[in-house]
Order: sequence, then C-alpha cells, then structure tokens
Amino acid sequence: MADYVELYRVAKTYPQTSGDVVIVDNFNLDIAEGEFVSLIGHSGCGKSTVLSMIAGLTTISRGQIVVARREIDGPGPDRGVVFQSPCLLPWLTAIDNVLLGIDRVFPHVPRAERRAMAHYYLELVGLADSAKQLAKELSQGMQQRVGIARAFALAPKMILLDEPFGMLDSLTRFELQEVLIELLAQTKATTLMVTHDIDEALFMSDRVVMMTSGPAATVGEILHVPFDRPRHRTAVLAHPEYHLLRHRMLDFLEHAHLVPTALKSTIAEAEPVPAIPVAATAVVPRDGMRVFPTPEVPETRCG
Ligand SMILES: Nc1ncnc2c1ncn2[C@@H]1O[C@H](COP(=O)(O)OP(=O)(O)OP(=O)(O)O)[C@@H](O)[C@H]1O
Repeated sequence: MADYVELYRVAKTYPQTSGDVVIVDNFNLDIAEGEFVSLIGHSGCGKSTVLSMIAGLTTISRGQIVVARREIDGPGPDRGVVFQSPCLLPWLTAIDNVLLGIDRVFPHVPRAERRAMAHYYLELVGLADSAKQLAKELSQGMQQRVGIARAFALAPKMILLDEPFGMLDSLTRFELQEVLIELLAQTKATTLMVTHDIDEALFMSDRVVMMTSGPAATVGEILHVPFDRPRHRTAVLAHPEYHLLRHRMLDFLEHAHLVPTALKSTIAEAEPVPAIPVAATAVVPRDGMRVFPTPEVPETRCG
C-alpha cells in the first residue's frame, strides 16, 4: 500500500538561554495508507512533539513531513487529533461540541444535515442518547467519546491520537479501544497513536515505533505486529507471539536511555533515506473524496 505519511530527517529544537535544545533529531518514518502505527517511548522523549508536528500544530526545525504527497504547512481537517483530555466546551451539549468542527469545515452543508452528521458520529461512539446532555455532565469516558466523535465527524484521512485513553480506567479504556477499532475499520483512516501502554500498542497497531530517549530522540526500533484483523482481545493475548513481542518492547524501553547520542546518529545514518518527491501540483483526490478548504486553526494544544 502507498505511503500516506512520510517523515524525512525531521528535527525539532527549542531555543534555550544556554543554546538550542534538540528534542527530536533525524526522525525518519513512513506510514502506509490505512495503517495503524503506535509511538512508544519514555516520558519526555518527544512522542507528542512528533505527533504535533504531523498534525501541523508544532513547526519543524529541520527535515520534511509529507502527507498525501504534499508537504504540510500547518494543521488541516485532513488530520483529526484526539488528545488525552478532549477539551470540550462544558456549557455546550455533546452534539454542539461535535458541531463546532463540522460547522467550520462544512459551512456549505445545510444545517439539518450537519446536525445529522454530528448525531451519526455520536451514535457510532455509543452516545446517541446523550447527545443533548451538557458536556460538563458527562463522565470522563463519555467526554472522550465526544472527542473521538468530533475528530471523526470531519472525515479526516488521518487520525492522530495523543494518549487518548490515558485518563480512563481499564474497563472504559478497553471499551473505547474497541470503539476506535470499529471506527477505523469503517473509515480506513491512517492512524498514529502515542501511548505509554505496551498492551494497548500491541492490541491496536500494525506497527509499533519505539523511540530512543532524548535529547535528540529518534526511531530506535520498529516492531511489526502480526495478529490478524479483526482482533479479539482474548485471541491476541493467547497468540504465541504476544509475550515475545511484549518482552521485546520492555527490553527496548529498559535500555532506551542507554542509547548514546553517537549511536543515535549511527542509527539515523545507517540507511540513507531518499528525499521525498512532493507533488508539484494539487493532488487529485481519491474517488468519492470530497475536498474542503483548510480552515484556519490556531497553533495550540491541550491535554
Ligand atoms: N514549547 C516547548 N518549549 C520547550 N521545550 C518543550 C516545549 N514543548 C515540549 N518541550 C520539551 O520537549 C520534550 C518532549 O516533550 P513531549 O511532550 O513531546 O514528550 P513525550 O514523549 O510526549 O512526553 P510524555 O510521554 O511525558 O507525554 C520535553 O522535554 C519537553 O519539556
């Protein structure tokens, strides 16, 4: 399958009084169309920074990020983002929170149709009966369902998930993982998820990208997850390779901080990555895909 996202020697530095701090460096990664990739690594290594750069919410310092054959120059409705905290407007209902994005991206669609779209996505995440409840009255899990509905309602080709279930209890987390898998099976959206949870990464992903620890964090190792889809939790847990993969990830994370900077550049230099050819003209949309103008989104993040 064709690559949907390409990161070529991406770096992020932040200026400090003592000089630039290199957070991420020489970060190379391709994500195929429809693929689910998880990003895992120690706290503070730069996972959210990578996700935020692909979302276009954080500028890159060096390198190139290409999405759907076009170099990105900011956020857009083609990339939906779900943060750990959904940041809903508490005084609005669930449906009005979902409508906020829909109204902005599809202003030409009749109001009744926009409402029907919002309701449809709330139904998909299991909140049809709570559509008219105020966001502040919803549980944390329900709020996150609204956040997921809000992201999918814009029909993005890519979903970026930044620890989407990090604030939830295990049962709600399992439920929402299933909801997400179902939505992705329907929409075929390409997905990048930042997580700290090894089991979540193995259950949901096609590949797991393990990052080295910072500063100058990069891709350390990539694990291919061989389980068939649709996946069932019990079958995945019973798979003969499950514990081997889990052990491999634990082993990597245990030693991630030991990867010295000199070795990191060796990892990055070992396989030279060819520069990404970017489409010179506008990309022709895939069959049936509607093209909408990119709305302006402020450079901010929450969660
Ligand atoms: N605006 C900023 N200015 C300076 N440093 C920043 C800024 N944003 C993030 N950082 C630093 O970049 C590093 C990586 O942060 P990031 O949030 O990407 O890590 P992470 O791996 O997602 O962490 P966690 O797993 O704890 O969420 C951290 O050391 C953080 O302090």
